Amino acid sequence: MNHKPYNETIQPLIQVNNFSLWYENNESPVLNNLTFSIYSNQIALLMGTSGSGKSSLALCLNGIYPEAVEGISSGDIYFEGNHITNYAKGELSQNIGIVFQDPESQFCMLTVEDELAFTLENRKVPSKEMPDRIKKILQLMKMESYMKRELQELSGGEKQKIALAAVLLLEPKLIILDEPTANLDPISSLEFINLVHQIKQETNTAFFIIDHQSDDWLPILHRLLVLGKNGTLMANGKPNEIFQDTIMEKEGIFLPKKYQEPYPFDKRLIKQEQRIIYSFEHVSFNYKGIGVLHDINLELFQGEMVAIVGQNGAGKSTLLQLMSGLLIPDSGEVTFYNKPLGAWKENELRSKIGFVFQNPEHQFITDTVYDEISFSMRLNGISDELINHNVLKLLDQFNLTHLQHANPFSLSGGQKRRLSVATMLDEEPSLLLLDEPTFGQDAHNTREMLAILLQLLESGTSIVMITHDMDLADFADRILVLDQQRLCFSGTPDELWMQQDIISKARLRLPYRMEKQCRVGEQHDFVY
Ligand SMILES: Nc1ncnc2c1ncn2[C@@H]1O[C@H](COP(=O)(O)OP(=O)(O)OP(=O)(O)O)[C@@H](O)[C@H]1O
Ligand SMILES: Nc1ncnc2c1ncn2[C@@H]1O[C@H](COP(=O)(O)OP(=O)(O)OP(=O)(O)O)[C@@H](O)[C@H]1O
Repeated sequence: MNHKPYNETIQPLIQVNNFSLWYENNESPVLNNLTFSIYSNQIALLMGTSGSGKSSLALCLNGIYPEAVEGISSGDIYFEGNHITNYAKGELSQNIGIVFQDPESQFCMLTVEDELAFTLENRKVPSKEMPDRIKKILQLMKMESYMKRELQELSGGEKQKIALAAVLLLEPKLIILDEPTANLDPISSLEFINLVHQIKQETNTAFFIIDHQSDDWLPILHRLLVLGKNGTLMANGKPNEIFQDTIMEKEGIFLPKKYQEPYPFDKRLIKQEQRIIYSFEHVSFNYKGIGVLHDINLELFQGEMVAIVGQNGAGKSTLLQLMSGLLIPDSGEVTFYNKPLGAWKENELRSKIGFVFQNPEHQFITDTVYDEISFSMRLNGISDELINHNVLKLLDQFNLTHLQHANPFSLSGGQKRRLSVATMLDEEPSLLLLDEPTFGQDAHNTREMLAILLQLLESGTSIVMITHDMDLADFADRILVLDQQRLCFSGTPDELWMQQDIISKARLRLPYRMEKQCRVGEQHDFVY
């Protein structure tokens, strides 16, 4: 990438002046009179509670909103001194690249190679140069072997890596990344942050990042912007100064862990009497002849919380789908309450096992948040009065009351995730399977969700959750590690943190409490 040096003392790359955005039918603006600048060769991080308007702002900065939604705006956004409405659509999107919060929604082609070639075509790169460039970017993302793969068959993290590769290929002057590491395994996440740093060092590219977790960005960050709940810009300045202010904590935004421990809950005391509710015996599974899980043996106990961890593509979501009965193993036995999974009636199984998909949109079926939560209660013939009581309680617990009439698809990423969990708690399931439950949540909502999960555990529900958050995994009673198609570890968090070889092979990291111990006496905040 070789952009012309841009002199920030003369002009910022992006200038936002008194900008507000309203969604149709909403009296108050979602973005409220924002004024700030983005400079070339700088990395800026935007934080804010779930629903504060971060993704909306990202989509306004490159001119997609308000046109693409039913909304109106006031105020101005300038790119290199020209009003963004003066640019042709294609011209702006070549200068300002964006990776959406849900990368899946921005793919245009069927395969990885075609998607990346499409980006290069937009940049008018001669076709004979394309194979080399595609190969190089895939090497950089450690995805060389994925060239011919179909996008819809990739795992969540693999899709995110391809979307990130595409925006890097575009070589725009500003790259906007909406929660770019949310689906990446801990080491891929660090590697990507290093790559952003390297690109910034070698080119003049500006980065505008949205993330609920700031820890790993801190060493390379120039500026922090914070959106308040009312859509105003609460802070804009040096990260370390803003983090020392109390505004972040009051708003319920995650502080870096060195300012605040990640989860303020004590570890649970594991109950002694343990009844096995679920078992896998010699289970194997393949997609189109390619093995994903091989000879998996495991048991789940009543009331226990299990975390599944492992690198992107290790088979975690596949394992969860096998547990829920959505996928059928090629071989082996799956037993739930001593009965083969296949012998359960579908409706009985669905009322006993709650399953929260990795992508919450995959499970929405109604037009309002309220109907989404009440849907299966209605199927089960529960009285209207009881349904209303239960729905209002769940809306309140998941901080969604003000959105009960909203369309589930119009929610923010974090709100969608909370709704997807709430819909599974309409009746207390015996087993709750969660694919990355805290993904996209702010501090306040993460703690609330964890408190709800703890209550469920106390009442006997077993919980299995996939997570890339090692602090959350540390909180579980037991951790399962998947690697190379096999279950390579099952034990307590403390047992896992002693196994350096497994941690590095499965591309995991230590949780903060352990990293902190390792760092005693070190000068730097973080060691890559
Ligand atoms: N198309 C839309 N129509 C109506 N309301 C919307 C639309 N898109 C978003 N909203 C609402 O605007 C608010 C801001 O949403 P946005 O996605 O920008 O928040 P966010 O800060 O990115 O949240 P998160 O951290 O949860 O991803 C939310 O309350 C959301 O429900
Ligand atoms: N429908 C499918 N057809 C073919 N291959 C698939 C399909 N779904 C997943 N895979 C492949 O199976 C492997 C395991 O996918 P899975 O989604 O279970 O991984 P994961 O551990 O959950 O990954 P991530 O952490 O990225 O979400 C991946 O390499 C993926 O590309």
